[in-house]
Amino acid sequence: MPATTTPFSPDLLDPTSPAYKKARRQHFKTTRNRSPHVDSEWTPFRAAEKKYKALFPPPDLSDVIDLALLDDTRADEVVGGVWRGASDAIPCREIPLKKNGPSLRGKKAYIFPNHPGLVVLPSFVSHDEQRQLVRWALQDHARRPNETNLDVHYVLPEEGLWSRYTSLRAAGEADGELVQPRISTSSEVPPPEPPGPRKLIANEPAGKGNYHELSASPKPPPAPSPTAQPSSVASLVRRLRWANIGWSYHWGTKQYDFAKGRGEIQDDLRRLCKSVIRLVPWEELFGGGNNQEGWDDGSPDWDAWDETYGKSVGVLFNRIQCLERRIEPDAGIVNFYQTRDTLMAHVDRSEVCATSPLVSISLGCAAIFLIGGLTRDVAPTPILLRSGDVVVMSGPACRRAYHGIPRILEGTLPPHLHTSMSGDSWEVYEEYLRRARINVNVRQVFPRGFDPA
Ligand SMILES: O=C(O)CCC(=O)C(=O)O
Ligand SMILES: [Fe+2]
Repeated sequence: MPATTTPFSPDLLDPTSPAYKKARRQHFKTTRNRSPHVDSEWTPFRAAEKKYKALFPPPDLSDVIDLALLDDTRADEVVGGVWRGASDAIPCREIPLKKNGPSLRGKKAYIFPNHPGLVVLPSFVSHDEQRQLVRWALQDHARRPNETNLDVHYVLPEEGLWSRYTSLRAAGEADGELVQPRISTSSEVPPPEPPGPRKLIANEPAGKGNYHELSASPKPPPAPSPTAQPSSVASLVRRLRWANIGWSYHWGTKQYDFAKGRGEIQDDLRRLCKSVIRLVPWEELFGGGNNQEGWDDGSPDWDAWDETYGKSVGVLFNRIQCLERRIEPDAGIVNFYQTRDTLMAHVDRSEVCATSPLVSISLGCAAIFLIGGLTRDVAPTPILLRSGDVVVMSGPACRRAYHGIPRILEGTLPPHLHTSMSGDSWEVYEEYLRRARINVNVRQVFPRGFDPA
């Protein structure tokens, strides 16, 4: 669990303010005995993580690309928060979306010559859809039967943790009710969980060749923590870190556990991901002279994503019924970050399909997203992601690129997620989001034509 820290004050960005001077004194006190040589051992990715994570001095974001600055309609989001990057920090190019009908007015997409396969669609998700997704993530999705990080350790309320929290809060009793820990039935004491949202272990990249071997490998259930204490519903809400989507993920081996079956992907989320894939002009990324090595079976399939991923299921089945497996987003995770949480550099390589687009939706507070290359030795590009932004990672280079979230930017909840703009029942969501970011990360596990049976 992240340590409690003093709340972030905008004055911390002003070197003449007392808050800044106090933070500087504290910083020198705590770092006095640190070896000055540590930095030389860091990989470029690690150095970037350290830079953006630092509480003091607050990082300079002038080398962070902030696409919201190119959109006048987002001025209130930028001005309201204290953090901003620069619109020209790194080379990028706007590409036209394919069907720019009335509902798409104003929506844009950007690609990055240094990161072939990466697409950012700023503010792609409307304000209403953002609110719906936040409600869905906390209330409908982060509960049984979907697994969350808390299930293994606590006997969570039947109605779902968030629903219980909102009822207790309405009655003024949010801190009153305790949730009991699960009793460990194993004689082996599991190692303590490292701090931060995600456990990172090196796993073997999945692929068609080792799919059966990885599927058959033992996936023992995780043991409840022997040190978990009875905890209030309100405190557990802040300790929610992830909720599984679709195929069940086994954290111990970092492989999917297909034996557990596949959870449903919510319809609106599936439609949203499909609409992103349908609208991106893939030839701009992969056509012409932009060929990439490393596609499954050696043959690029991006020119079929419109059909195989983007089409609505009905149309797909009518056209090519029985000819190939339905290709859809079928797995993923909802990440819940509190403002001091980070997600270390990692590659998402448990999916058998290593090239199909991964769609990632940002909600709530803004964050710094780092994306590098195939090793941590590639210096990553920092991108400022705000609520409603969608990132797509696709193709062999980008889908297996190191990436991470070193910082959630304090004080950046956009005005459209404040209660004044969203109605009374939103208050509890606003209170949560003021110190949080939610990321909905959707993937496709199986490549076209691959039959897991
Ligand atoms: O929070 C994000 O934007 C990225 C999350 C991510 O990389 C993951 O879930 O694998
Ligand atoms: Fe990831």
